[in-house]
Amino acid sequence: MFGSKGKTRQKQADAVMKALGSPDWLESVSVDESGRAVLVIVADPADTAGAEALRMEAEGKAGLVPGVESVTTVLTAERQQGAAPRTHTHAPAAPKGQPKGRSELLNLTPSPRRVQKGARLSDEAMQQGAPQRQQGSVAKIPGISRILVVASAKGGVGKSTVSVNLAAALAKTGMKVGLLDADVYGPSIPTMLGTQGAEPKGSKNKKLVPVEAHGLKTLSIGYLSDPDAPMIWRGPIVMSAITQMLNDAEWGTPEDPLDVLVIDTPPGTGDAQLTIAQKVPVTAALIVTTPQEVALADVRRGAAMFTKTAVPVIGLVETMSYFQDPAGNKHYLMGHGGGQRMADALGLPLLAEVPMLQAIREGGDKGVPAAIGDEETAQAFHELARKVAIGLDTLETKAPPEIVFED
Ligand SMILES: Nc1ncnc2c1ncn2[C@@H]1O[C@H](COP(=O)(O)OP(=O)(O)OP(=O)(O)O)[C@@H](O)[C@H]1O
Repeated sequence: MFGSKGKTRQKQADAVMKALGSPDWLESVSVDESGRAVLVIVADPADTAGAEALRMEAEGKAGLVPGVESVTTVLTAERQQGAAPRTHTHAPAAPKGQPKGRSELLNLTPSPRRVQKGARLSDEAMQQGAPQRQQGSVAKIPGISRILVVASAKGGVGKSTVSVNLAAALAKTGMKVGLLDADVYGPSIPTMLGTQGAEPKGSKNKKLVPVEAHGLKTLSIGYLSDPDAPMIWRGPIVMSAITQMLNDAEWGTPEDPLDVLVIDTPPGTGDAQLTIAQKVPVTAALIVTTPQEVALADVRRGAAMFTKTAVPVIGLVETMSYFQDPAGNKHYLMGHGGGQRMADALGLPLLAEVPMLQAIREGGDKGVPAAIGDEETAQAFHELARKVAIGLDTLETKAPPEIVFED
């Protein structure tokens, strides 16, 4: 059934299962050619701390098995129907058109959402969980299962860096991932992926074929326009460019869709952002911020815009959080805890605190995202990718959470 490589991978999967003692909570293990082990863990959704402990134990032990280069865990609340083999060398096949794998994933965010005592939420933010537009009222794009928009209230906060590295980290888990650079005012994705000058080809069906880089399918206005030609981007032009890149491109097929398309949006809450939130079938949004306090009002405005357009915000990412010196000391150059305070004030989870690292900037400049590697630099993005994947799956299976104030 398997070739010799297949046999080796099966042996490694068996070895991982053995190293973990074949516990009941381990639904399956697979190991791919690159030595990446994927562990599917069944855990009680009510016990997030317990689930986290299982995850850490499993990742620690699996990582010690010879031949295992990296470990990815998927937490699931239910055993899959007919999940027969305890180990396998391929991810379990999903029904056509369905997201891969699991039936219900753990909700790692507390529900209902709680905000700090005394925190003031805008009326719009209070609408979180009571969408005005029915989810799914914008027609889905065939060939794309889920769309995640990455937004920021201000420019230059590291939004594109998070988009690129998150997309690369999601792709590393085996998901089919696309990255659309909708930041028409300053498309930086081609530089960050090392694909400047690429020209997307046309397919037989007269569709754009996304450029492939680092395991991602990607399109950017940067590929379609002369970087030196002055262009005045107005709302309608922006939207038609984005619509074309979304709808008239071969991201995937209905039978073999992208698992997730990450869209790097322009900063702010102007027309372009609003139109994307209204006209694109967005599954969820992620907001990127820096630790500085000043941006709270802006971020609140951004969160409210998504809420108004019934786009759930799955969380905040704080980037350039701290600088770590060679001795391991953390220096909070841009203030400390701003992202957490903002997340608390908005009743949203803070999904990651990405350090300020030379390797992250250099990766962007060189066109090789830091998340591609397995070094410590990549860890923050891998952790973020895990939470985002869980957040997206949770959204598909759970009603939006309710915001409550604590007395
Ligand atoms: N965690 C980080 N560590 C070090 N440098 C970073 C980090 N995040 C971003 N940078 C650097 O900061 C600069 C701005 O980042 P980026 O282009 O991602 O921001 P942006 O919010 O997308 O900007 P724009 O509004 O122009 O689109 C880049 O030079 C990038 O390499």
